[in-house]
Amino acid sequence: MTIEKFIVSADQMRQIETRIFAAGMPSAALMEKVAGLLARRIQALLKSEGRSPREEEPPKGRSPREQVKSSLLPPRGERRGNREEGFSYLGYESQGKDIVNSQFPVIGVLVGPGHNGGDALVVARELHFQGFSVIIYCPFSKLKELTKSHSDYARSLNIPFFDTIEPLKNCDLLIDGLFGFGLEREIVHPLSTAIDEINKLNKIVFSIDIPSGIHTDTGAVLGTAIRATHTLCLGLWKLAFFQDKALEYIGTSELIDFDIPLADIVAILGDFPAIQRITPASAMQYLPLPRSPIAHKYTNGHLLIIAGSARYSGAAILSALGARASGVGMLSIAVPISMKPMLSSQLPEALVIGCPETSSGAIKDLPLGIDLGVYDAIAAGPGLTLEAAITVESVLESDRPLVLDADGLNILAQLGTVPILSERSALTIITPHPGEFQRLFPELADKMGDRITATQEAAQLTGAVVLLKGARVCICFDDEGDFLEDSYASRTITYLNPESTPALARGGSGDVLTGLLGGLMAGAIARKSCPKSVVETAVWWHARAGMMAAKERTELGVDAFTLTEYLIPALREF
Ligand SMILES: NC(=O)C1=CN([C@@H]2O[C@H](COP(=O)(O)OP(=O)(O)OC[C@H]3O[C@@H](n4cnc5c(N)ncnc54)[C@H](OP(=O)(O)O)[C@@H]3O)[C@@H](O)[C@H]2O)[C@@H](O)CC1
Ligand SMILES: Nc1ncnc2c1ncn2[C@@H]1O[C@H](COP(=O)(O)OP(=O)(O)O)[C@@H](O)[C@H]1O
Ligand SMILES: [K+]
Repeated sequence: MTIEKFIVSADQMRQIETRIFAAGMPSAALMEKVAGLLARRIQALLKSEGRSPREEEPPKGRSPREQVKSSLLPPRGERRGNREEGFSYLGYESQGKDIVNSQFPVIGVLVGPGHNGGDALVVARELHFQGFSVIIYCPFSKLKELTKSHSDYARSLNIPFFDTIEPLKNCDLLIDGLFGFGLEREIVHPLSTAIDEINKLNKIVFSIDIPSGIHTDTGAVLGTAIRATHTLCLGLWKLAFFQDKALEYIGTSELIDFDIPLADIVAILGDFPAIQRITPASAMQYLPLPRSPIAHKYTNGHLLIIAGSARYSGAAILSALGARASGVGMLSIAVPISMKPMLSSQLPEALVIGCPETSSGAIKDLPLGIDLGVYDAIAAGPGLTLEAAITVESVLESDRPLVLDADGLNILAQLGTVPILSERSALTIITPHPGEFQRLFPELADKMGDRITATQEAAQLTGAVVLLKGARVCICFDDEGDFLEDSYASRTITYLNPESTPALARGGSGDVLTGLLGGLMAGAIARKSCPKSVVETAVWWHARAGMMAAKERTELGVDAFTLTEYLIPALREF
């Protein structure tokens, strides 16, 4: 399993760290190694922007302190970079930010009392030796022993230390090493006020391990937090990187791999960890590719979509286009009868089933005599309205594997989520956004501060696969030995999607996911492979399509219909 698959809590990271130290790795050596990697990575990022002092020597005859002093003076006209042009780190545009000196960035390093601060001090020292102008902000009098040693050495090198934030105003880049995974309590005044002021400076900020102030597990802001533009996560991904509310603080992110032995990770997380990060390799494993040379339409599955109403007619089309991209062998779509011509014209390959409709144009019931048993899977819900309750009840009562979304979920909430889902014999996948989730699980309302735990509990309560939508989709299910080996049976498995785009935050993009997931699921069932496995595939694929569309068309150019047109091109990227 690649290092990118693992996700840890603060406690698990601490346990892994303890094993490494117990095995003989000196704590100081590990910090030196980790911070060395950080310093090199930061230099590489600066170099890619042409901000490396080794390439253009700083003025001779001035000590680092003098250089810093001069950089802290009111900026001289000729030293200032071209503000109009701005510059970018990792594509992050600093335009409008206070760039004092675009040739030799002055780097402000924020140092905390623990080992996160120790890392920051080593980074500061290395950047200083590379010729960068470095200043240190450290408002703490008591430091952990190792951190104190690095602080003493940095002072001996005449790197300027400050305990007020004033000098940071003249820095081009800040490196945040105030707190890492050791932060457990709220940050209070005066530090909280200082952090708020630092955020107001609107600088480019690289955070070490995690933005200071963010809870490593829940992603909660503990009092206040540094708003990073980029976060360099150390060793293993932490849970906070998958919690929506932390994302605005994390900015872009990357993992700094410092060679944690696999045996130590496995000792703490197990060899099939209960929480896993979705990677391209893991998601693509369950794509129905390549097709068997002797495939026929029924070996690729038959999906029934039940969607749409006069009010939300597009939802049925979007779900069907999602299913089309899945390569499902046969696609049937049940819609209110008055919508049948429209669906047939949009999707000529589909079998469109006209259903009796209510006076307002919603599905009243499925046609008399319909045999749900012929479908490998059913995807129901988008655009149904609450008037389709009889239909949703009949699919819930059926023995067919089911993806339930949107109004299907709102109807389920009215019927009673937990008793109904617990009674289902077949697989159910529910795909709520946070609002629908709260309607489905009012008993978990106070748990929503930690999306991951809330989703895990919803899966445990219902036995369903629960897919909580948002910026970072969370998928949880109890494994009953059907997907994994018996030894893992009856654990709750969690998959977290690491990448997506806010371009998807618009009406209809969830309908596309419902169809895509339904189609993949029908195919998996027809081929007798486990349908739970395709859930991560669908989520990853949907997000990749959004990302590709956003890249080519900007974040504004990804309406739900356009998204469907990127599903196949997104796969070709891989
Ligand atoms: N794991 C690894 O393999 C490696 C880990 N490494 C690094 O270690 C980091 C973790 O270091 P850490 O454990 O020392 O904790 P850290 O986050 O620096 O903070 C703890 C300090 O903060 C203090 N404090 C807490 N809350 C506070 C508050 N609200 N307001 C004020 N103070 C507060 C707390 O004080 P106390 O609670 O004792 O009063 C304590 O002194 C990790 O993120 C990574 O960067 C690498 O160097 C090597 C590889
Ligand atoms: N900020 C975001 N970043 C990434 N993906 C997002 C974001 N906001 C929403 N999404 C994704 O967009 C889709 C929205 O689905 P949903 O809320 O059901 O909308 P609709 O019902 O209108 O189709 C989900 O797949 C969700 O994960
Ligand atoms: K930090």
